[in-house]
Amino acid sequence: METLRLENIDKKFGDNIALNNINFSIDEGKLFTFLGPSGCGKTTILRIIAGFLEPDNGKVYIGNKDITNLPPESREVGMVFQNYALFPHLNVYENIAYGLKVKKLPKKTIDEKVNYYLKLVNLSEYSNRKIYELSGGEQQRVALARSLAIEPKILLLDEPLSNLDAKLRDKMRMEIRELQQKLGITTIFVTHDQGEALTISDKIAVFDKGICVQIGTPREVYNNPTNSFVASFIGETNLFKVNDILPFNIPSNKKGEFISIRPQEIELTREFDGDKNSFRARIESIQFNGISMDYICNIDGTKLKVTMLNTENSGNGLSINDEICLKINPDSIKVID
Ligand SMILES: Nc1ncnc2c1ncn2[C@@H]1O[C@H](COP(=O)(O)OP(=O)(O)OP(=O)(O)O)[C@@H](O)[C@H]1O
Repeated sequence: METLRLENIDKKFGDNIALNNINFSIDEGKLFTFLGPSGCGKTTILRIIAGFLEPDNGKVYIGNKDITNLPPESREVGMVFQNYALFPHLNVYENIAYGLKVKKLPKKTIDEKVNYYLKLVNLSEYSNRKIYELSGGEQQRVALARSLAIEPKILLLDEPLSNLDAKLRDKMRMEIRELQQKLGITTIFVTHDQGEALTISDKIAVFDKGICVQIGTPREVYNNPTNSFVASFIGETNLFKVNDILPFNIPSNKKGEFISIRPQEIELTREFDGDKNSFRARIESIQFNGISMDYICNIDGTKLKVTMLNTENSGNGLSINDEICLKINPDSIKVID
């Protein structure tokens, strides 16, 4: 069942088109990610859903209810901001209780709910702490608990992990996903980090300059990007124009302007095996990435990146300028717009 639906949403700031005809719906209990580069309009859509900003055109529905003109406090939407926006003069307990007090709930109910959500985010011992006495990850959990405590129908998370270091980001990302699934709360998660989007989402909406260019599961957007923007934004790819002179044959059953081949789809071997999909190449550069190795290879002037998992024996002894063989399976050659 769909919980949230946006229909034909447009938003301009002066002459700047921030959002151009945005349409999508989110099924109940799913985690939906907005992915796109800085300035593509992600936060603007969240603000329209939360009611902090009015669209120029279009409608926002929760279930069958048109909420386009409702004030934020009547929308049953909770939002965690990029900088958390916690109240510095209130302690952890009071921060989480804030929205419940605004709703004028009885003191006992507030106490029960605050303690429940404190426990849920593992901060029961911290209820009297001041916000400045908390680490970034702990502040993040308070912000999450504060939004969840009002028991919204939709939870909006605006780049909630951007202030955290890499390790904590991974941990918090897992925690958010587990919590979201446990509570079954319909959630929008905004990020410009493609890796984050691929790991956490049920579905991803990819945005480019105010336009929603693709919606799909992580696997769909990765394996079948609709265009060159999605192909190069999500994961790495070797991108060519169809008109480029290329050593390999382009599948003739699909039309498009670009060719995309993922670096891990290309097989690198030492010996040329004479297969029609194999090409003699030279290694131009090698990069060690820990879990994998990248090889920039040159087939008669066509450069391709090849990625191989860094196992005990892979790539042993390969050096720059080595003559090697690249095998490109025709199925891995995607023709896109
Ligand atoms: N209040 C405003 N007044 C004028 N222009 C705005 C306003 N808010 C956003 N914009 C512009 O609208 C566009 C979309 O901004 P938005 O904040 O939605 O992008 P974003 O994808 O969330 O970016 P980021 O990842 O950097 O947060 C940008 O060009 C931005 O400069």
